[in-house]
Amino acid sequence: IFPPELRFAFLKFFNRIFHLFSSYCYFDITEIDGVNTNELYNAVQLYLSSYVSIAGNRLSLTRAVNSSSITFGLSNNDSIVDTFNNVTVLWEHVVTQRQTQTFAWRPLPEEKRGFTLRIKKRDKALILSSYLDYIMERANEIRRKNQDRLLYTNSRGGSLDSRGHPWESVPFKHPSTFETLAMDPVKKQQIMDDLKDFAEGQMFYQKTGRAWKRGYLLYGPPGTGKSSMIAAMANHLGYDIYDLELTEVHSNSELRKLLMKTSSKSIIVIEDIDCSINLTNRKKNSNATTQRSYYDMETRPGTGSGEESGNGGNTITLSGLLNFTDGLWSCCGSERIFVFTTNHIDKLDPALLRSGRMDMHIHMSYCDFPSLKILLKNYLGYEEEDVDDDVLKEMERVVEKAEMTPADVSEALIKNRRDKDRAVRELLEDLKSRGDGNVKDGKLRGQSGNLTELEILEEEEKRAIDSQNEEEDSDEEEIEVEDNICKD
Ligand SMILES: Nc1ncnc2c1ncn2[C@@H]1O[C@H](COP(=O)(O)OP(=O)(O)OP(=O)(O)O)[C@@H](O)[C@H]1O
Ligand SMILES: [Mg+2]
Repeated sequence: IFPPELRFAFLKFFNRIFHLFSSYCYFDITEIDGVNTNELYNAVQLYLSSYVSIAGNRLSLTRAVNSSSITFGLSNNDSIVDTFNNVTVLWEHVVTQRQTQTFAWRPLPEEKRGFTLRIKKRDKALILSSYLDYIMERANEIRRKNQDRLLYTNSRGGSLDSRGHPWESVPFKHPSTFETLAMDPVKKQQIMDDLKDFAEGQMFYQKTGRAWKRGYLLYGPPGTGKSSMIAAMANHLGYDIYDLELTEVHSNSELRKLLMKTSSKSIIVIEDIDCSINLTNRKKNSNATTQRSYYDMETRPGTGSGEESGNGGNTITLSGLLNFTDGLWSCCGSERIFVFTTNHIDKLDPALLRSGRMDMHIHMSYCDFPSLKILLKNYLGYEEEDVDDDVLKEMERVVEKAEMTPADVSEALIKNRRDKDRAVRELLEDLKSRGDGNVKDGKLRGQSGNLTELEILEEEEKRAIDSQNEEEDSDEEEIEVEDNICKD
């Protein structure tokens, strides 16, 4: 009999009266808040999962593909009591069907999920200040402790999933650690210290007014452990990895969106940066931007997306990439590590190398003697004293000349791992023959010229940085040519 408006008004009124006299207040924590995923929802879910397993009567169990752990969760529309500082609260998991699929720019999940927290009004102050912080902290702890590290990729090519994520994730299970990583122990320690300082450096970054992020450039021949190093970093710090496939990113603004959707405490990786980004596209449709070098675009962040207006935004530029790593957007969120890898540092654009951009340049080189010892220990379980002294000396003499990568050495050791003596013997032979071959070919630059390989690489790096300064003075045309991170 009543018109719907009136009915609605009545309901609202009674609701108000009810809440006025009720001694409880309620907080809704919905899974999706507008378009963004609500971090608190995930935290509550994780927090309750750690403890619901003991207290709940009806639970939902989930196990993600490839994951090693089972997660407990509150069943739909079930509730559970929790106590915090002698205050009792009630959590309810509310799941409702989404009624109509209203027009949205992306499909929303069919179910609307959320937690409702019920607390006594008089406890409100306590809960809001400390309980929620406590939950966030516990959730992070749990995530880091018993959940697998996640490896994210953007292989979907820019499309979003139903929860609005451009990233797809799988549990990250790479077993590489700093202990198993074969490289110069001194350098290794330096890197570990650097990572430690970074992870504990919140105050420092705050004080110095720097964004809390750090960049590493790993360079060296294939098979020298660049990818293994990244895995070791992630395992060491307990961070997730975002493996950014640049070829799947179509524009600078898409790149920015991807960045915005990464979480704190993560490593953002671009592998083989010299190959994965080819900025020649930009030259093709550069009508709109011909007269602009990336240097001026870079200094004017507002124009960073200028090239997208060109044609449907099908380009990603060096300036976009640089903005990604250290423009204003790079510090949405915090505690991020950027790692770029390349096989050819000399092919990189100087703008990427100049100081302050990538904080640490790490050269991963051919297997040297300390690395060899680590590999012997990894694969054969041999300590130094387990190997015959003469053999060891001989290995030390030839290993650098052989220019074998740790991957080559690993392969040789795996092949004969059942017969350890034979493994060592064959490895030595292999090292010797390769060493002799290299010397004969005059391949070893240390002998033909006066520089060792490392010095040459350092030279190259220095030259690349120097040349940037000259380029800044040169005319537009030259910069256009340089506007390609993958110089041929
Ligand atoms: N420094 C190292 N310490 C231990 N193992 C190594 C090392 N380098 C290479 N390996 C072994 O060789 C394999 C290949 O190494 P990895 O993928 O890390 O090389 P990469 O430098 O990333 O090569 P690419 O440049 O081709 O990507 C790994 O599975 C690892 O077992
Ligand atoms: Mg690799």
